[in-house]
Amino acid sequence: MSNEVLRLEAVGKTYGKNGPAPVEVLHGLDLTVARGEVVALVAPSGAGKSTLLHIAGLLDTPDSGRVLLNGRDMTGLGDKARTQARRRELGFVYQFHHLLPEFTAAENIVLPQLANAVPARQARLRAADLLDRVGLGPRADHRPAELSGGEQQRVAFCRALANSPALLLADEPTGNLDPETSDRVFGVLMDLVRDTGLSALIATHNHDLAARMDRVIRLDERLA
Ligand SMILES: Nc1ncnc2c1ncn2[C@@H]1O[C@H](COP(=O)(O)OP(=O)(O)OP(=O)(O)O)[C@@H](O)[C@H]1O
Repeated sequence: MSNEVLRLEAVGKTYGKNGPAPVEVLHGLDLTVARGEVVALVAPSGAGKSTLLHIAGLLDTPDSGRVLLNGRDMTGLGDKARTQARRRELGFVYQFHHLLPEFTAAENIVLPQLANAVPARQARLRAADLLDRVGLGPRADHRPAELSGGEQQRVAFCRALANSPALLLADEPTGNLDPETSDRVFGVLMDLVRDTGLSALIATHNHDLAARMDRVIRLDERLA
């Protein structure tokens, strides 16, 4: 198994390439995340952070260069294979939780596992274990609207980890919380990532949070 969970090689991306006003966002970008490594991605607004996360998350394709996940070249894979790789190998956390409002916290963590053909009983046990780890065991049967912002985000972390991904991709995972809650909830995320030996690429504007990760990558004119 490759020691690198993610490798971006000379990745380039230009929006509106054939139109009147092309926007070159990424140019010859190289980036790696090693197994068990937690990498901060710090970028000024508009530098291409979301574009990079979409490419790393197999939600978008680069115009040039290669994307390797667990040593496997994802460039040129069809939609079906990409979706499968995304479901099995990647976990996503966004600034807003995007939990399904009509389902409980536990059900929100069970559903992505059922989509991966995990037996229901096993999926429920996994959800209960993850909720315990983030201190939300007693809130398993509550719907998102019955939880605080920080609690909703903790459930979203559990959902991202439900299928034991190789890599967590997070875009401002505590960005919608007040500074004190953000700090605390980010600590919960880091504990969860460390306890499970997960690798992560976490975009943040917060330099204090970035400093708590193993390595900081700055996406600016020098890199992009
Ligand atoms: N579909 C698109 N068509 C044209 N330009 C785009 C498109 N998507 C993004 N861009 C441009 O590409 C650049 C990078 O966008 P991106 O969303 O990756 O930035 P970002 O670093 O995530 O910014 P922010 O932190 O503000 O969300 C921006 O200048 C943006 O306007």
